[in-house]
Amino acid sequence: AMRGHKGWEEQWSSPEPKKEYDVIIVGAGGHGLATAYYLATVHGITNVAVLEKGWLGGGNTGRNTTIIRSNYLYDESAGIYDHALKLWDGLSQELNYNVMYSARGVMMLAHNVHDIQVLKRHVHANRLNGIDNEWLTPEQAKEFCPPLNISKQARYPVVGAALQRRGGTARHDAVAWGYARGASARGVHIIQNCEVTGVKRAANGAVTGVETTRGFIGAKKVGVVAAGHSSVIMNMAGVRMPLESYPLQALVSEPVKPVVPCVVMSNTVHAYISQSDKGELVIGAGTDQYVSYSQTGGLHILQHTLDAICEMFPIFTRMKMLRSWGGIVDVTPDRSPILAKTPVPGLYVNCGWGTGGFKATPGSGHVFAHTIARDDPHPINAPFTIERFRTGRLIDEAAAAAVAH
Ligand SMILES: Cc1cc2nc3c(=O)[nH]c(=O)nc-3n(C[C@H](O)[C@H](O)[C@H](O)COP(=O)(O)OP(=O)(O)OC[C@H]3O[C@@H](n4cnc5c(N)ncnc54)[C@H](O)[C@@H]3O)c2cc1C
Ligand SMILES: CSCC(=O)[O-]
Repeated sequence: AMRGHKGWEEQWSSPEPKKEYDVIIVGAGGHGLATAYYLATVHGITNVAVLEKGWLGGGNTGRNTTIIRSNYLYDESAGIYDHALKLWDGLSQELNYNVMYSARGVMMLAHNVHDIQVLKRHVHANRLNGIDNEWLTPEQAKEFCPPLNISKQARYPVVGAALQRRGGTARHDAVAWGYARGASARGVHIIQNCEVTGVKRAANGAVTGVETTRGFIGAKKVGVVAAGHSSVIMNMAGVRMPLESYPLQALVSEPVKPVVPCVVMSNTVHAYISQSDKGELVIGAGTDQYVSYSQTGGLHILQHTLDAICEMFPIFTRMKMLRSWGGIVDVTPDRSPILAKTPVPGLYVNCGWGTGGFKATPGSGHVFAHTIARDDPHPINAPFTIERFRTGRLIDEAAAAAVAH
């Protein structure tokens, strides 16, 4: 490392675990690291350990297609996703780390009358919640994104679009690194290569700590933020979660000159696309249709997705794909997250973000830290309980997911 410049290994500490902490966060993804950061900066709780079985940011946080938006349908969703979107705006300054947030616009395409009705409902609901979203004709959509094919001869012609201009992208790795550095600088221990293998409870049922591959670590408060493995860990505490874990794939092309100015998403043809600052086309798909903890997926999904991309953008039919990968997304029955206390005293859970939790990272960490610190949910995450799946008070955002899952 250059003299005085901190090398990667010095950007955050890698201490041996202590015997006990005030709070343990399971999972060093964006949500877990953001939670630890806000525990330290907002609530002054720094005797915290973030336990990560692999390397920080190596889960879905490092595998997603970085789309950021808040154009969901219900008031509760508007609350959490727009809270996050407002935090994205100043996050680079907050962390003193360039997270490369780019409000380049997220455009969702309509291909039939059903899509028009669903997307226009979102536009009206968003505006009632003070969230920007506007309806475009096919011609206006093409003006905003010139390579878009609006031919009426297309198999699924574009008949309109909903545009959220504040939506966009960010550099996912930088978000994890920025939060990790900020938390570590305030005394938080980030302990990688430390898999949680059990959750210990006292005779009165309260959590007392976790068993790990590096021994028992005590804590009276444990927050589980493990995405696709959240149900596995909650099972260790005797809590059965309404989650299913699916592979979700993405792929990138060879880098080319700037050509896609925004994010374009199509729920009907199951594809979405943006272009990274390096010039790669970043392409996403719907989930594979079987539950799995593998971080890969079926080739047929990618084939179908590329068919759709080539229909929407014929100029890309000869692009070469560089690589594809997958993550494990934890999906709830109503496609909304669970950010809540649990029936186990001292145990909290933040999961169920499915295919769309990267965009919520700052907002999720902020309110989950509040929930752990105060042992009471923040008003923004209060509706996102586990109990809603028993009471039926669902927050059904399946249509807003913009991918088939
Ligand atoms: C291909 C793909 C594309 C996506 N695209 C988008 C998008 O464009 N926009 C968007 O908003 N969302 C997107 N998502 C979803 C988004 O990535 C996730 O919802 C979000 O990143 C979840 O963040 P997290 O911090 O909860 O999870 P993660 O980053 O997965 O962190 C969880 C961590 O827990 C660790 N862990 C698991 N079990 C244990 C254990 N027993 N002990 C210790 N640690 C453990 C894991 O190793 C992991 O590092 C996408 C996801 C995928 C897979
Ligand atoms: C993986 S789809 C990303 C989103 O929901 O904005």
